[in-house]
This record gives sequence, C-alpha cells and structure tokens, in this order.
Amino acid sequence: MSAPALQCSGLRVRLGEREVLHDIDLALPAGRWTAMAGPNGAGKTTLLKALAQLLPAHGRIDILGRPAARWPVRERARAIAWLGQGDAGAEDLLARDVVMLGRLPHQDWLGGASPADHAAVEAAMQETQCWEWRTRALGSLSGGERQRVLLARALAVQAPILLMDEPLSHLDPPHQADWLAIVRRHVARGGTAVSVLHEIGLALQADDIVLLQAGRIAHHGAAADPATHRALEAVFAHRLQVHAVAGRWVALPVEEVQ
Ligand SMILES: Nc1ncnc2c1ncn2[C@@H]1O[C@H](COP(=O)(O)OP(=O)(O)OP(=O)(O)O)[C@@H](O)[C@H]1O
Repeated sequence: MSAPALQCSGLRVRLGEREVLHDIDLALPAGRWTAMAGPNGAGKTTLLKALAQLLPAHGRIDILGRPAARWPVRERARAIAWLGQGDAGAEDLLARDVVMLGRLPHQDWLGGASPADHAAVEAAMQETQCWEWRTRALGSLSGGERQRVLLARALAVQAPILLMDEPLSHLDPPHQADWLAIVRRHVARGGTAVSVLHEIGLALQADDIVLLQAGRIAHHGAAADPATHRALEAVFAHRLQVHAVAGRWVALPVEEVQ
C-alpha cells in the first residue's frame, strides 16, 4: 500500500453528552478508494466529518503527511473536497454557480473567477453530466440531478482527497455506474477517495473497506479479501452474506428464520 493520504490516531469525538468515536487509529492510503460501512449509528458520518475537519475531535489527524492543525485553511480546502449527505445549497443559486463554490479556495478574495475556474467548473459538470442544466436553479432540480451538481462542486475543487457521505443517494443505476467510473479515474490519477456507503454491494466495489461498529473500527481490509467479507457479515449480525456473482462480490440479505 502507498503512503497514507489521511491518517488519524487516538481520534475521539463527543457529540452532546456522548463520546461517539472512541480511540480511532486509521491510515487511508493514497491512490485507493476506501468505502466506510457499518450499521446505522456506528459513527461513519462522524468519522468522515472529523477527518474533513468539520467537527471538533481529540487526537491527531494528518493530511498528506502534515498535521491537520498546521495546514492554512485555504490550502487545506484545496486538499480535501467534501460531498455531504443532503448537503443544502442555496435553492435560488444556478447550478453553475453552486459548482463554482468549489473553486472558492482557488480564488483571490477580490479577484473573482478566472478562466481556469470556469474551465474546471465546465469539466466537472460535463463529467457528472449536469452541464445542460447549468442555468437552472438548484431548487428546481430532482434529487438525482441535484446530487450530480453537488458531486460536480466537489470535483471542481480538484483536490487530491475526495470525502463523500452517501454520494449515491438519489442516483439511478446508470449514474451510480458513472460515479464509480469517476471515482476510479480519480484514484487512477493518484487521488484518494473515501465514501460512506449504505449499499454494501457498492461498498464491495471499492478497493478497501473500513467497517465501523459502535464507534470503533471493527475491520479494515481489501474489499476482495474473504476476511473482510466475514467481518461484514459479523457487523451486520449475519443478516447478510457475501457471494461472488458473475465475477463480482455482492451482498445478499439473509431472512431471519421464525
Ligand atoms: N448532534 C449529535 N448529538 C448527539 N449525538 C449525535 C449527534 N449526531 C450524531 N449523534 C449520534 O452519534 C452516533 C453516530 O452517528 P453517525 O451519524 O456518525 O452514524 P452513522 O454510522 O453515519 O449512521 P447512519 O448509518 O445511520 O447514517 C449515533 O448514535 C448518533 O445518534
């Protein structure tokens, strides 16, 4: 495995009265796509947000080998792109302007958008196939169309690290397949992708899987490794089984015997 793009040690997060992440040690390699999976409430979103510096956390986080606290904010915003779950955008903003928000870390405070910013916005919108509704308001788009605009905003950052919480929500199967292709291109170029996925069949297409359970890492391994499949079955209380079907790993639900 290559050097970690993102690493944390002794990471703890409290939300309200409770500690929801306990002493997490994790190293996510560059040039790979890691899926985070686990039962509801396990702490997947919290861990992703903590790694993105969107939540206060105790412990150490390193981004591209440098402690997170030592990154100037704008430089860090160019290193990590974030696509959140149900991310709200201003409903009246045009899709193109929403994607342009991804270019803010590249712009001077008063300079405005450069030709490079416009080119990055168009490239990202072409890649997620949302360029044709660039002049429509975000609020007028369907759930899947909106998700493609928000993915384009994350891609427009052109960050080496892409963190995505449930990026496939609302996407139909062809656009899920397109998302897989986008992520694979990103990691083939040496980038790092980390995504929280509830759809275990899609998580099994990743390079690696991190399994969370009750605020701790239950397993971290290659998606194709039988040990990862056994760990997946265990964290979901053996209510799913991993099988090879037509050369792919799939997760099939197991009905409870009455
Ligand atoms: N603002 C908050 N205050 C208190 N507890 C919170 C808060 N936000 C989340 N939690 C709790 O932290 C735990 C982890 O939540 P998190 O959203 O990270 O889980 P998850 O694994 O992403 O869940 P899901 O699969 O349901 O999306 C849960 O028990 C949740 O109830």
